[in-house]
Amino acid sequence: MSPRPAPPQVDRAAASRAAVAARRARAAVKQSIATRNRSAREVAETAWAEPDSPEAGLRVRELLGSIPGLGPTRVARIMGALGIADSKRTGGLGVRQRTALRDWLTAREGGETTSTLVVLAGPTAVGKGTVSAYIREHYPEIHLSVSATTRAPRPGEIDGVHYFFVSDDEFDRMIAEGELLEWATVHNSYRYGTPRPPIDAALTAGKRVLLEIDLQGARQVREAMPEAKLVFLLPPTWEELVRRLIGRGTESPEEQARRLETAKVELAAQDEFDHRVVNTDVAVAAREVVELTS
Ligand SMILES: Nc1ncnc2c1ncn2[C@@H]1O[C@H](COP(=O)(O)OP(=O)(O)OP(=O)(O)O)[C@@H](O)[C@H]1O
Ligand SMILES: Nc1nc2c(ncn2[C@@H]2O[C@H](COP(=O)(O)O)[C@@H](O)[C@H]2O)c(=O)[nH]1
Repeated sequence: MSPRPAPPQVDRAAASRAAVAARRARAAVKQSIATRNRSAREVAETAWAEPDSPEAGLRVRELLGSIPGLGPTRVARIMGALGIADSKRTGGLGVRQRTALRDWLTAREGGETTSTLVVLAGPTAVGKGTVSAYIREHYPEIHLSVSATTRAPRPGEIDGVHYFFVSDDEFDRMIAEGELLEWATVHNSYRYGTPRPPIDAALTAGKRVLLEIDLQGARQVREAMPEAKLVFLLPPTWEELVRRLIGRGTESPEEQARRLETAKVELAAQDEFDHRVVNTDVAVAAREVVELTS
């Protein structure tokens, strides 16, 4: 039997010095992005051209996190939308991920990512649904979020257009798997929530996004995405709100009374919002909301 070859000698001290040097080099790259000496796209291009460079060893989350104005939450959201796992290094991205990241960085450099998230909330029967429907029809450039709900469809409502109508089990699954940006039980009856992936994808693509949700949901979005603009829709008068609720005729007198009590509490929260729009005329209110998405 021939003797086994001797295992290669590991020079631990040299390996440790190399690791420290590589870490310092990566920190210098991050610093150069933070101080705007180099753009993140230039750094990424170097990473792809030179696989042994410090740029290639930089994690994508570090690359994006070095861009002024991008915090960890937004970085995680962008990476999710680009389909890049949290641990990925820039040099280790596949062709499709490189293309997605390059396009995103290029768009950002060109100032194309002026995406905005606007949340429209307000008391029952103020006209949130009516104003949103008007925006869906007249402003196709606005990405209107389609919520998931456990309530049954009303006549004329289409699954995937007005809501995703889901079972209680499916809604539980969406919560458990972190698929909802926010969710709430509305009017003490059914659950409603905003699916997160379409919002991330639309914002990453630089679109203007509108959510029409209740006050509890608006507060959760403010926590999760402080950059969102919160818009409160107001009735011209309290009497008109009552008229709209009763005129709609979709709730029993007991339910109407309960909603009006909640409406008083919701109206008292209007100062938490960044903007207020009075819904006297649907087309005018819709235009004002759309202008706030720019
Ligand atoms: N500007 C307006 N002028 C007159 N009526 C309006 C106006 N906007 C909405 N309405 C009417 O008010 C009623 C309530 O509107 P809508 O259902 O859109 O309210 P909502 O805020 O979505 O209510 P909820 O939160 O209870 O679902 C409807 O009958 C609608 O046609
Ligand atoms: N928190 C959330 N609230 C939502 C969402 N989608 C809709 N809503 C609100 O529910 C009520 C009732 O709506 P209806 O269509 O059943 O009349 C209304 O106030 C909506 O604003 C959501 O995703 N999250």
